[in-house]
Amino acid sequence: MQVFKELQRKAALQSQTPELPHRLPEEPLLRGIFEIGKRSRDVVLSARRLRWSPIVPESPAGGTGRAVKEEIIEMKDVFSVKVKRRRFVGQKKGGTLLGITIFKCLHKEENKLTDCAIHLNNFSEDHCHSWFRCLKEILNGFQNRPKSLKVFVNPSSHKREATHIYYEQVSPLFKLADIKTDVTVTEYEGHALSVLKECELQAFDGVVCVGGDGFVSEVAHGLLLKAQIDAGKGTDFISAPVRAPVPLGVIPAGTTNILAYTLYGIKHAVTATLHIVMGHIQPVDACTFSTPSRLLRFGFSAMFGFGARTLALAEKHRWMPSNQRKDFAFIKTLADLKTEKCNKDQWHKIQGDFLNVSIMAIPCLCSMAPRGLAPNTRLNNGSMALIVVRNTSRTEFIKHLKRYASVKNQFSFPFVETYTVQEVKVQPRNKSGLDAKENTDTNATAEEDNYPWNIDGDLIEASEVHVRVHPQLINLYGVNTDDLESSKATCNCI
Ligand SMILES: Nc1ncnc2c1ncn2[C@@H]1O[C@H](COP(=O)(O)OP(=O)(O)OP(=O)(O)O)[C@@H](O)[C@H]1O
Repeated sequence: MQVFKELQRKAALQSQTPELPHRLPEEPLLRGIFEIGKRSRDVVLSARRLRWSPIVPESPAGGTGRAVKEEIIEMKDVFSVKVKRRRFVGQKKGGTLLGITIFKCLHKEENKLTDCAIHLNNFSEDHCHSWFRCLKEILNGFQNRPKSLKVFVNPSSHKREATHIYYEQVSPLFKLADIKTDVTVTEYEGHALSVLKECELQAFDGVVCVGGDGFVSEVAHGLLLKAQIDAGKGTDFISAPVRAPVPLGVIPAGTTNILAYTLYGIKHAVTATLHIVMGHIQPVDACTFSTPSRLLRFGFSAMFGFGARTLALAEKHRWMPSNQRKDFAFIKTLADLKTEKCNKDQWHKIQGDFLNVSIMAIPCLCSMAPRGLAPNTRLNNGSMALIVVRNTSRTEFIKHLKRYASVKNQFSFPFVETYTVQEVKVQPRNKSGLDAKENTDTNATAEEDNYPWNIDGDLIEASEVHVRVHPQLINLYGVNTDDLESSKATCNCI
């Protein structure tokens, strides 16, 4: 079973083949001798592969006498090539030619990617330059790989390490891959959104954000909002949004990193960077979250009830360190567990007292839920998972929450219902027993109407919210969740 999954993943990645005009992928383009790993090798380059074998002297009786082991690098795994020279400290140009170096992406355990260098040594300028040019031409043929990126870094994320992560781990790989960057280190909440609204996106092949889920959500919203503005659409009510013009890459540096976990199967900045550099693109469903009168935002997931109350309480205690704050809010909300009275209007109406309502367009993998908060949905199946937790005892609710961390089905409880939906309206009933719509008609105060919503980790105050999924509205750098190895991560927080 494991082998089958690996083959499936490889097949998915292999669909990337460079476009070289008038060439067959296996046709040898160059053949020559290089020293690799201190031995002379016979090296052959085609658009698909670089392969080499040791040069073994013929025995006096003829023949080599032993089998020759060939080594192969798939060009789809190569992301950079450089001419290698020996230089003195401080010397910027010239230097003694040593050969060429190829930088390749290596698949490690548990979805991790790292980079590694392979040195092909040869002292001939002509030889090395013709190989360098040919390798470069092959790399330029990978259409999905970005050459220019707009980068947003949130310096206030988690332990304030996003800037360090970007400049120490991400930026050097972008430089190595000859990707130009335009970096904005944000100065306040909403900064990325206002820069995106004014940004000429056609100058870039992609947008990258370095931070946690709240920041990804701001940038994804900004990117999609800008697409609507550029398409001449109004931004108050959007029924048929246009797609984001460029893909979005997510470098995890936040307290929660559900998006990165879902796209890469791991919270690892280098893995995320290499998926961007290699141009692994994944179309993803996105949602619009609207009140009856206006668009609240674009996003991927929302929680109403327990998940939103927890976030609202955490936000009130911003002075606490982020992990402590989240644990505190989780335990306190659990201790004060209470339901929300809801209607879900039209089509199929569900009414009652709910502890939590989750609406998710993507599986939302994270360390607390290695199979996902919504394992029954896919990144781009054009539908959302609606998970409704009806009123129950605290003990039963905790049992349900604990199941997220295990391999057992977290939904097999009589008080949990799951639906596959394209559209949901959540209408909370207020204290006087009216639903949000009736309440507006009787001119009750707006505050009384409002309830906390957790939209992609961002706290939003609203009453009736209309959620609609829009299939494959945005491309994200990453892979399909089905192609990821299942994670061994578990959580012991409850
Ligand atoms: N320079 C900034 N100063 C303050 N807030 C910012 C700044 N830049 C972005 N933000 C906002 O910070 C919020 C949280 O960011 P992010 O998700 O990166 O961090 P986090 O540590 O995971 O968040 P949290 O502490 O809320 O869990 C986002 O809503 C984002 O819009």
